[in-house]
Order: sequence, then C-alpha cells, then structure tokens
Amino acid sequence: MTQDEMKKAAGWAALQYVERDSIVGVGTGSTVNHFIDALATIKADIEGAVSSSEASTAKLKALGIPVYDLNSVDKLSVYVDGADEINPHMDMIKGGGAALTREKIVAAVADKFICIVDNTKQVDILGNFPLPVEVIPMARSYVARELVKLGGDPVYREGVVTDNGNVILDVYNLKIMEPKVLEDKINAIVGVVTNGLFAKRGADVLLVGTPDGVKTFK
Ligand SMILES: O=C(CO)[C@H](O)[C@H](O)COP(=O)(O)O
Repeated sequence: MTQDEMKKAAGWAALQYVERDSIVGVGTGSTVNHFIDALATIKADIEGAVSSSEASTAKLKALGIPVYDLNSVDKLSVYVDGADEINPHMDMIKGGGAALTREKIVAAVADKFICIVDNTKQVDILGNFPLPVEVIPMARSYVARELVKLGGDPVYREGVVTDNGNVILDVYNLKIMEPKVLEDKINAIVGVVTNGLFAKRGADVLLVGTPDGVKTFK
C-alpha cells in the first residue's frame, strides 16, 4: 500500500464524524484533499465548510461545496486536518504546508479535532520534523536569534509567503519533551504570529491509515 493510499483511507474515514446539516472545518494538505473529495459526495447533506487556506478553499469551491467566512459562523462541530507528526498524547506538529495559523484558528472554534494521517506521522517524541513558525517579515532575524536561545536551528523557508502575508522559519533539532510549554514560549516571542505546535489544542480523534486498515485512537 502506498503512503497516498493510506492518506486516502484516513481522509475517507473522517466522513463518519461529519454531522448532517453542519458546517465543517476543513484543514490543508494532501490528506485533507482526500477528505474534501469524500466530503463532496455528501455535499447535499451539509451546509458547507470553513477553510484553513486559499488552497483548500479553491478545491472546496471547485467541487461545489459552499465556503463560509469564519466570522459568520459561531459553531463548528468538527475540524478535520492532517499533521506532520503526532505523539501518543495527541500533540501535533503542523504547518508543513505553511497554513498553521489559519489551521489553529479554525481548530480553536471546533468542538472536535479529527486528525487524519498515514502511519509515517506517528512518533513518540515530537521534533524530528522541523517545527514551522509563522513570523511577521520584519521580525525574522530577531525571532531566529530567540529560537536559537531555545535550542533550535531555525531555517528561513525561502520563497514561501503565507496566506496572511508572513514568512516561515522551520526550526530543526528540537527534541520536544514538553510541547505545551514550548508552544507558549515560542508564541511569546515578539514577532511570532504562531507556531506549529498543536498541544494546547491537540487532536480529539486520530485516524491513522495503515496497510491493515484505518486505526482509530481517542
Ligand atoms: O499542517 C499542514 C499544512 O500546513 C498539514 O496538515 C500537514 O503538513 C500534513 O500534510 P499532508 O497531509 O500533505 O501530509
């Protein structure tokens, strides 16, 4: 079974958590793209979606799913998104696709975070995947120096501008033993918009595509 087939299986499995007549929170990435394909098959039964990126918005609209502005929505029962790494406590690293800030905002509104991954994303300790940090452009060098003080090796993601007009620093060589503590510390650096640790708001349900089928963790 290929990695993409495992992503697809996880994406389609998330459909069972979508409530009838609801507005669905939709994340970003190749696994979520499979979920959007699945969602399109029940579009007559849902009201629409709130999206975490311009890329997902374009795909949702192309498939005929109405996309709402988050400010016009006061309740999302579920948010479905992928992850770059997830540990047994359901803490995640996200932002490989540079959509971390909008993802964190939509996730904050949702009652339940449904994380969909293939089995390569499961880890014991977060940090092998470089931690993305979204930064206001003029603060880039200052924030990089502060991240070095926290023990990381930040690398500017050249050529990438986020949907919010900011830049990304990918922080290498962090062994993240206390994800909530580090999430707070990095967010407290002036010039940081947010970082890709989703620990204070982790996943509620994890669907993992494996060669033996989709495994569910709660
Ligand atoms: O956080 C993300 C985008 O910012 C994605 O959820 C994460 O990068 C996983 O992507 P994929 O499903 O393509 O492996």
